[in-house]
Amino acid sequence: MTSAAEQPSSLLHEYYELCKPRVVMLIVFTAIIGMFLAVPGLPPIAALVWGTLGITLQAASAAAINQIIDRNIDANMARTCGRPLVTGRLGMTESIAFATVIGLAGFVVLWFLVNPLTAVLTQFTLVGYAGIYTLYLKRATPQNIVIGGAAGAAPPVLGWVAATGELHAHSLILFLIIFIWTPPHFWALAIERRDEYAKAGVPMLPVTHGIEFTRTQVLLYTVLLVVVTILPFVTGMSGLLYLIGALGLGGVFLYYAWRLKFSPVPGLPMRTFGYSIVYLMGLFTFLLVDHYVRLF
Ligand code: HEM
Ligand SMILES: CC(C)=CCC/C(C)=C/CC/C(C)=C/COP(=O)(O)OP(=O)(O)O
Repeated sequence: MTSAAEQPSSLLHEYYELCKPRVVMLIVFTAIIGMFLAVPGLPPIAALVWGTLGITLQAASAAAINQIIDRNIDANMARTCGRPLVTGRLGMTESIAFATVIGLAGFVVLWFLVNPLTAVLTQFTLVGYAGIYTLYLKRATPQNIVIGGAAGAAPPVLGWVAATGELHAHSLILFLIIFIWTPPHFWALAIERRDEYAKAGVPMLPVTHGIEFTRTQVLLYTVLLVVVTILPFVTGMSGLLYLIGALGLGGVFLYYAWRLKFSPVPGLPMRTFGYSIVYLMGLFTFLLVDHYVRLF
């Protein structure tokens, strides 16, 4: 009799989990919106299909490499100890082979079916996250996620370049928004998980500088985020509908961050973290809807 771990459907699920599917989905969502914002009408179908596939494969490969490198850290935290490389449901050899194959496939798809610039920039992003952030920054400095956030912020730029073949200043505004969003997104979670990070020896901000200091940083970055999200409007990239949406979503984020600093209650850090995800989805949805409302 085969054990549950050996059944093909359950094995497939382990590979799926190795790719951090929910994070990758939001990352790819921002890349797709980058494609739509890059052009007045609809993006070229090849960029949309192959660009999405290539960026998804490379992001999933980056996430798998992160789990391969971090398996010992992941084993020490309740949140991550159920991951396939920790439980042993996937071995190192097949995980490395899987990450390599999908990463290479993503690069080839982008190079030949989209354009070489997208392939190269996406590959830099993969190295930025899986190499620079995971191998070095995460273990080295509490500013790890601020610097590493550059990799997570790149996908709208990648989508934009996939659709047009060139880097445009407007796409850098989208980069800036996710870059500034990352610290409140992550540090809200890290406040809740401080003890786990301390136990695993990872120098996240609440471990090195304390929870009170981290709450202040979450609030300051959220203020900066609201300011930065006005840029698409003032540069003429987006219209009034976007501005109203951005300020509404930003107001709620500020309310969370303010309470986290000045009247924290148990559970609030995780609710703030959860809202950060809703916020980014909402903001990018407003960017997209506004783009087409202005067009027609
Ligand atoms: C350096 C940058 C980032 C760091 C350190 C970070 C950290 C994290 C961590 C630790 C979690 C896990 C929460 C849990 O297991 O409960 C998480 C979840 C998540 N992150 Fe991030 N994140 C970053 C960037 C991003 C970016 C750029 C996106 C998308 C644009 C994103 C989207 C998400 C989503 C959707 C989840 C929820 C996943 C789930 O429900 O399993 N993150 N993030
Ligand atoms: C297009 C492309 C190549 C994109 C790659 C960018 C990418 C996959 C970013 C993911 C960001 C993220 C989940 C960071 C958390 O890592 P962590 O190790 O701190 O979190 P963990 O403890 O949950 O593993």
